[in-house]
Amino acid sequence: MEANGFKIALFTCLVIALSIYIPIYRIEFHDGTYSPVNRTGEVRFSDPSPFDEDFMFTSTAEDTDQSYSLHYDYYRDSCPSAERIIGKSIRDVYETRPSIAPNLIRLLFHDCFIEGCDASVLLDTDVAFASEKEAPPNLSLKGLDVIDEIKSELENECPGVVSCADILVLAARESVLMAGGPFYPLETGRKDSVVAFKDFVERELPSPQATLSEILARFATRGFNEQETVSLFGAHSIGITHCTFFEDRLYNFSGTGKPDPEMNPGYLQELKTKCPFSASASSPSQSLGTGLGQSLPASDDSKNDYGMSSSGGNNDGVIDLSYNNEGGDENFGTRYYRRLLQKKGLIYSDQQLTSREETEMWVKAYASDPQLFRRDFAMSMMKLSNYHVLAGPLGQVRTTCSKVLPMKN
Ligand code: HEM
Ligand SMILES: [Ca+2]
Repeated sequence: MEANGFKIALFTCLVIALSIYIPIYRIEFHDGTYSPVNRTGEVRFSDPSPFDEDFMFTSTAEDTDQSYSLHYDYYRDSCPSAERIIGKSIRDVYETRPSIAPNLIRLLFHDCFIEGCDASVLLDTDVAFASEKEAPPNLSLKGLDVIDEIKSELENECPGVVSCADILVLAARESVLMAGGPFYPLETGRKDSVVAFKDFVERELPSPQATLSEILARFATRGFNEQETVSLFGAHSIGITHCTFFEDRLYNFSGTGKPDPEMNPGYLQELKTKCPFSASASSPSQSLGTGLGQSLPASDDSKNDYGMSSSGGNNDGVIDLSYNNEGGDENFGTRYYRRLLQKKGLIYSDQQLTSREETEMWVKAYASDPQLFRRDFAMSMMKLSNYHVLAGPLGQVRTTCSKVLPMKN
């Protein structure tokens, strides 16, 4: 009991310490794309205005008349070892497969950005809906096998208790730590959706060719301001990018037949040797706008079987997002922003962060102040992990993350 009291006090202190820097967020629950399909599996009582109530971003779920909260240590009684099991699994996998950290951080982003952190991204195609995993931006997601393994372990330990949505946020937090990023406290008690939103993925996830206005608009709809958006991009200091996502910048920028003039010339030459010219780069229709819509090579370092074709990409080269990192503490975050200032952003949408003062000021701030970045990244990841969650009686706890439970009548 004493240990629990201590943990709660520690959690409260962390939240207060982090919250000193931020206002209370007003979450916009309807993002203008709300689906007629009810992801909770419950009958919706009414359709409230998104601006009816103020919510603390950390703790209120779903847009119904009632609000249900997440809690600190939600599984304390029902599955006391849950968080320990998740943390240990990630640390163990990371030892032999460090790519799991970026894999899961990206997976979290792709889940939470589409209708909230409800593990909708993990569902297989069903009679009622198509899987988000089949949407082009998600074809190169990895690490789902590890989420499945953790889920099986938790099902053995405490069947039907720990949601896939909670596993995902906790696994991503451990991944951030493993990659050298900051710790952030998380409440739990998320529930899983009963549907997936494949069409939304195609419409709502920003493309690698997105302009700054598009990026800021998509994040603002979900309640993230410029500073928070820039801080989240710090996740691009780890992991990989396939050449296909930026090769138009090397060979045929905006259909000009020339490279992106905004790219550092030395860097451009280096990248050309890593990503030789391919047919896709020469076709403006492929290189513009479609962005993540291109098909991609299959995962090369994970054992998932999420239906990816093995030779979709025209150019399946891979570049380390931390390319040219010299190592050291600043690898997570700071060095990424310094490279943006040197016009060495890999993906067009990353380099867009330096295209206007309102975001460039944060790029500069994070490039020179690692502690500021760590604090802001922690806050933004907490906010992302709590975005539009299902809780209380809304949604369900799947027993297999890729399948919804049969509906109760
Ligand atoms: C405008 C917004 C964004 C765009 C267009 C974008 C696009 C991309 C692209 C094209 C890749 C390479 C994928 C591949 O080649 O397989 C990537 C990787 C990645 N993204 Fe993003 N991203 C965005 C925002 C974010 C955010 C907000 C996060 C997390 C907070 C994130 C985390 C990651 C991570 C960790 C990777 C590396 C994945 C791996 O190595 O498996 N991204 N992103
Ligand atoms: Ca989701």
